[in-house]
Amino acid sequence: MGKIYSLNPSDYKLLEEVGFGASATVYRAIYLPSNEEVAVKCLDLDRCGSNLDDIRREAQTMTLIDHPNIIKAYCSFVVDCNLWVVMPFMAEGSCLHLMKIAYPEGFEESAIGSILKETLKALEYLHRHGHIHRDVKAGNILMDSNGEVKLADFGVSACLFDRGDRQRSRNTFVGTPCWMAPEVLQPGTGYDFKADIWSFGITALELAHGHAPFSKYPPMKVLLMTIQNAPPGLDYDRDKKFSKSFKEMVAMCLVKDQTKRPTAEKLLKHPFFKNAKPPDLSVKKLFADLPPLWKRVKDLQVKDAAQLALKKMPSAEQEAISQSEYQRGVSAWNFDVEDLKFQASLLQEEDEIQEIKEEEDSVKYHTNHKVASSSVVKQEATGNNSSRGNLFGNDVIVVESQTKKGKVSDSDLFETNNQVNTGVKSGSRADLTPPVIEKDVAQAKTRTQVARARQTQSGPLIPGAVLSHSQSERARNLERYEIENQQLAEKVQQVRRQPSFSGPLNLPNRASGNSLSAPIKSSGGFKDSLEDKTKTNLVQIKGRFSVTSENVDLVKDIPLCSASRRNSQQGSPLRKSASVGNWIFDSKQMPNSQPVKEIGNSNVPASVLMPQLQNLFQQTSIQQDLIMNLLSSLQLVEIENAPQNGKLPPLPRSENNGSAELVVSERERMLLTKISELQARMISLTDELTAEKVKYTQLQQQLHAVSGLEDDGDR
Ligand SMILES: Nc1ncnc2c1ncn2[C@@H]1O[C@H](COP(=O)(O)OP(=O)(O)OP(=O)(O)O)[C@@H](O)[C@H]1O
Repeated sequence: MGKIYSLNPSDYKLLEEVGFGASATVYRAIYLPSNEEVAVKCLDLDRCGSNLDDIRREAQTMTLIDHPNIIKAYCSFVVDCNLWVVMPFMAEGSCLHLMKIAYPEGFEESAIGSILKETLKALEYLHRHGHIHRDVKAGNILMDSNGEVKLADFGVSACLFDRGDRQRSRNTFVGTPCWMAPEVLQPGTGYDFKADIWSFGITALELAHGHAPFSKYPPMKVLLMTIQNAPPGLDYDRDKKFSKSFKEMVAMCLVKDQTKRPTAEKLLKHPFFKNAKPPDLSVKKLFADLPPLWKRVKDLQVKDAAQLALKKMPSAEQEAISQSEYQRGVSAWNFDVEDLKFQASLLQEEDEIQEIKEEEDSVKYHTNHKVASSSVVKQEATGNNSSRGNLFGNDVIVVESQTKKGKVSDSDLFETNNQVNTGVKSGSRADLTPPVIEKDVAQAKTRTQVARARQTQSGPLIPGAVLSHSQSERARNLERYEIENQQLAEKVQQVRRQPSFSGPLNLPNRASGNSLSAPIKSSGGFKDSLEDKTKTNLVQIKGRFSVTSENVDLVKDIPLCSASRRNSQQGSPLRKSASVGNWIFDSKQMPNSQPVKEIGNSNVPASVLMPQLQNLFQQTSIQQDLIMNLLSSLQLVEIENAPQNGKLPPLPRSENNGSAELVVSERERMLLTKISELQARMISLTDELTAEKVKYTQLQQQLHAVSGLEDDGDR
């Protein structure tokens, strides 16, 4: 039978702040009846909004959990508008804090092995009991001064313990994007406890490098990179200092196919963990000579405040406007992945890297620590796709594909408070709070307000999300949203304006800005797709033809021969190479068009298809003109070379008849060769013309079909 802790807040003396999460502030405290050091996590219920159920569950779960590597809650109760969760005090704080303070490049392998092994034991226990933690990361791995390691924070996992059915595969997720498994980021695919194994693998990388992979990127990009890129891992060159078995273990966790990831139980049998040292040998030494936890936390807060002040400078704010929502405003997303893919594909990587560099010093700290990044975000349910509720912290992301919860009303809040409050004298919530606590809570509130103020720099990307901002804040956000939309629209326009040619001779480019589908490249990143369009004017290659994108109209407007002449004199865009083919021509004003195949496969309205088909028509007729011109030029050449009036051109005079005959036959042979060459070219051009005619007819049929559909629609 465990020790009983009082539910009376006056029995707890709150001391220094030792942690600050998205939804809570954690204090070192003394449990006065036994003079015991404990930690009290004060969850701000105001900040939690409709997430109250989760909080209650977190507290409940924490009291039920019984494992040496999982933080257990001694008890929990409501004080004022906070939920207090009393738990063991972990004197060395989280791995994240420790890295930030003393190990920015990450820990050494032996310490990592021990920390991860203890964490994995915790996961094995949770999974065995049907729970998914869903927020495994260095910030949630706590250490005690004896080297003990415990997994904390059930703010997210708690919501699994609802509805009695203990769903093992879900379609909603709240978490931190860098650590989120690809299947979690793709709404509707469903995921299970293997998502924790992915996060565990990411945590391994985080402990090895001092930061999670992709942590310098904006969350939206992290999301895309996680889905599209090859899984991150320990590099064989860069990470030479790490053992093969560590690298192998990480690679096993970071497999995109969740079914191929090992279970926690199986992973524990990996040689990397078999050889792991006991934590008191490898972990304990990590904090030798470091100041006490609260001092470290304070230092970090000072640094954070300085960064915040920097950010508040007008110029910085100005700079932040356009990209801030992109880069940090992910407090409450209920997003459309396709839409994000499209938006992200418009981001120029160089710009991003520049901005990321600027942000890295100031924001990464916030992002990783979530210090002062908290904010209240009340997301209202919209239609069937009601939001999951609120989320906190700029690095937290929500993916949802199914309606799970409705709004939580004030009455719910009160009711739940009462439920949690069992054991607390009724009607005395405020009275129970001793002055020292009020002071602390007031401090916590001040922080909350600061955090809220910060929220003005972030916000939803999707208009459906509603923030609990003041009216003016909302107006500002709306304005910002509009500006951004406008910028986005301009970017889209720009990309759309990039010439991209299709039509019969085109090599379709999937990443084309004109593509009706999301212009995403499989793994090469976005830069390539943009570069592809800008770096070269070459838009078509087929057979002997290469078409550039500066002025295709020239082909139509300038008679071929004169054009070729001019070209040879002035280096005009229309160039003729050694053979009749190899024409390179331009097409600045060429309207955009869509590869027929893509159009055919896309489910797009006729209003979009029509201009595309018209463009194709135009291009086809240009190409027909070109072929006709070539044919006529061939005919001209033939006429020039042909015997005049049915006679061969006069032969050079020669006194020697024998040699004259030789010259004649030589000339005949040359003419015959020339004729057969021309005939061959005629045949190939006729073939091309026929092929073009077939395509033309097909297009005509398609156009008729589309206009027929449109007419039907109009009627
Ligand atoms: N029992 C404890 N002993 C010492 N420090 C703790 C304890 N619990 C939490 N902390 C510190 O407080 C920080 C925030 O705690 P916690 O992660 O539980 O808050 P949260 O709001 O749920 O965080 P998150 O933003 O990850 O959801 C931790 O990262 C850790 O540094």
